[in-house]
Amino acid sequence: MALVRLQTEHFRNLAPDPVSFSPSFNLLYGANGSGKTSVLEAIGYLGLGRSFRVSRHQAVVSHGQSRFTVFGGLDQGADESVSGDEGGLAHRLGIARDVSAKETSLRVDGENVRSLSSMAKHLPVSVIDPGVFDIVAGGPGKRRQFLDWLVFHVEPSFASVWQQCQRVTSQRNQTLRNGRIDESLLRVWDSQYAGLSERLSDSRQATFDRFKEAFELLVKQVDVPWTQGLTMEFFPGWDRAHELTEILRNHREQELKMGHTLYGPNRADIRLKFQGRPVAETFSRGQQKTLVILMKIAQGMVLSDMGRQVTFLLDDINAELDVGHRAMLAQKLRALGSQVFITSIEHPDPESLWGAGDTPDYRMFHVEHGKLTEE
Ligand SMILES: Nc1ncnc2c1ncn2[C@@H]1O[C@H](COP(=O)(O)OP(=O)(O)OP(=O)(O)O)[C@@H](O)[C@H]1O
Repeated sequence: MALVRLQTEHFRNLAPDPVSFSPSFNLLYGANGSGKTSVLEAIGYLGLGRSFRVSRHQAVVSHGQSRFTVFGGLDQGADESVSGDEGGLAHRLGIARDVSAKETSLRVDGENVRSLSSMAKHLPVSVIDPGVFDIVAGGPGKRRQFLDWLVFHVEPSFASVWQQCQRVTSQRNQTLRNGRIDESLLRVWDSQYAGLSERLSDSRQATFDRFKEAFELLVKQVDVPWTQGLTMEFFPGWDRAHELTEILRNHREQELKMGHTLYGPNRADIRLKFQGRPVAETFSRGQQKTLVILMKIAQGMVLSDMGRQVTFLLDDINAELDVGHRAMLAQKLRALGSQVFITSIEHPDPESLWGAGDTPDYRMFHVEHGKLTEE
């Protein structure tokens, strides 16, 4: 499915007019500050429930307003089991946030829904912006987020196990911080925590295996010699050859001293190594960027194999990737049948991405003062 209709109200500087997009490529260009990233950010809200660039909803509400709304219409795509409504839309998604009342309302097909996952599962949104390179260069948290996004779209029930595990972890942390050792209470938390951790890690491992397979297939297709010698491995956050409850008991003193949980899914990582050393230490910035792009494409391949279409949001990639890498990305995303939004400051040249006479279906928009005009 692809996002073919978007309408926002009081969202940054965006005009409230509805816009229709291509289920294939959408090229958005405009001057600095015209609103290009805001369009991607609004789309991101429907698939992620939050902004991909700021942590507070407050920042995106238009100045002087207290509530914003984003509405999106999804087409049926290749999924013939889904029938469209009279407007040809397979799903209608809506998110509104009142920042004064601190209330979020979510709607799917005209019904209020409570959980974000009920909305987000319809629109797998993958962002490639200058911040994405932290997946390789940054800490394990970024890589967990990267993996969990895919696990959720492969297996939507993962969201509720993840939330339960977060809740139990924070309760367990509170007990650890209490100072007074209440061994019987800790054992209760240990066993609940270990059960949820096993379930979470099984899901992560299974999805990681699919991801790795897709990644290995991809590197065989692209001409990137340094991918030989690259290894990736999922680390669940503890040594699964041992029971987690046993590890927790054996490290009780250490955890009490630190005041939080040191073993389990919150320590999980995707370990990326080149000739045995972490890629963050050995790869050049350019190699790290290419690796992230390949990893993002591999995620798209996993979902594409399941008949799902990812909506890629490519923000300001001209500043980060050279022509060759941009073209590789554009070709692969085309082959996947993904929906893609690409922003740029200059008027885009589709032929530089796909070659003369071989451009896919695309729509081009000029963005000015928050308003999109199709060309
Ligand atoms: N809450 C808000 N209310 C109203 N306008 C806002 C709000 N937040 C940001 N803006 C303005 O909205 C505009 C859109 O910014 P955006 O980052 O989307 O532009 P852009 O086209 O991606 O620019 P660049 O090419 O510089 O990255 C900016 O001019 C900004 O000042």
